[in-house]
Amino acid sequence: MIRGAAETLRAAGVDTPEHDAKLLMAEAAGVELRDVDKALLMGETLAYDTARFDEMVARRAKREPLQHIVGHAPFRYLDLEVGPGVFIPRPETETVVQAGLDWLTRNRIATPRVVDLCAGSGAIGLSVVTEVRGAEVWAVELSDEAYAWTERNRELVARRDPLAGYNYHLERGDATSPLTLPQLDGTIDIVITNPPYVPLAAIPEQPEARDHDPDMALYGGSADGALIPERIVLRAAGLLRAGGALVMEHDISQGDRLVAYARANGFTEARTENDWTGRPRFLFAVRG
Ligand SMILES: C[S@@+](CC[C@H](N)C(=O)[O-])C[C@H]1O[C@@H](n2cnc3c(N)ncnc32)[C@H](O)[C@@H]1O
Repeated sequence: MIRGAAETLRAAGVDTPEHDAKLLMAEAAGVELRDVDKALLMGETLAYDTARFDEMVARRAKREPLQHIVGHAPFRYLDLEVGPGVFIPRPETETVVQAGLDWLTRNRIATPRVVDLCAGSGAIGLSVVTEVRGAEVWAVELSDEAYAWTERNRELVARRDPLAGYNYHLERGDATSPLTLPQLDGTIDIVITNPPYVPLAAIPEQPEARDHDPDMALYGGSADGALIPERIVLRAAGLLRAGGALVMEHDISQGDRLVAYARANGFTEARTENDWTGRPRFLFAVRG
């Protein structure tokens, strides 16, 4: 059954057909992925909902994102609800969060004040508020549809971790505007952000991103995609206290430009850092 589904997915151009088929089987059987692996290894058959499995495989073969089909996506220690209207959190953003947490640790900031501009599912801010006890996080999202998902994930986290829910403040608004969270100006220890940054002409080839991630989450507002990231640099400069840090994900083509822009707009120690595959993927800068 899994082998047949994997063949269907491979023929449809899915990158990871075996993995996706096993994950959909886990979902249809109501078990964990490791239980599917174990059953395969032992030659055992799992009881599962065949109609549901077939329907999910057919949707995946039409290149609907796996995360939309199952309704959730892993991010660091969280399992976030996702669906149409919200950006699916990516593994590279986990590295961006880690860089922010490492900076907080190195600087012995135990109860940081943190801002997540462009929150989407809430991946960045909800990770920080659950991983750093006592952190206070403000998150901003502009899209109504995405905001509904952020709010949903905030509620899920708050149910399990009331302190984290209490310390996470969600705002609907334009993260590039000085009128958003003006009361925080000059008081924030770190801004960690993954804004839209895709160059306008660089339409993603994968149908999962091209057809299902919202345009507002992808495109950076100019031919080179750096317009919104630059505006985020300016807003971060306003929010941060002297010595506070900005960590911002960007496209591999934007490193030098954003470092220069940060240096010209109030930041020192600006540099580009790599993701785990060695590609230049985020700006790190300290407010002068
Ligand atoms: C690349 S997604 C990142 C989402 C999430 N932070 C993550 O890493 O998975 C960018 C998000 O920014 C939102 N957005 C775009 N422009 C914005 C703006 N001017 N102000 C606030 N949010 C914005 C989009 O709706 C989208 O949810």
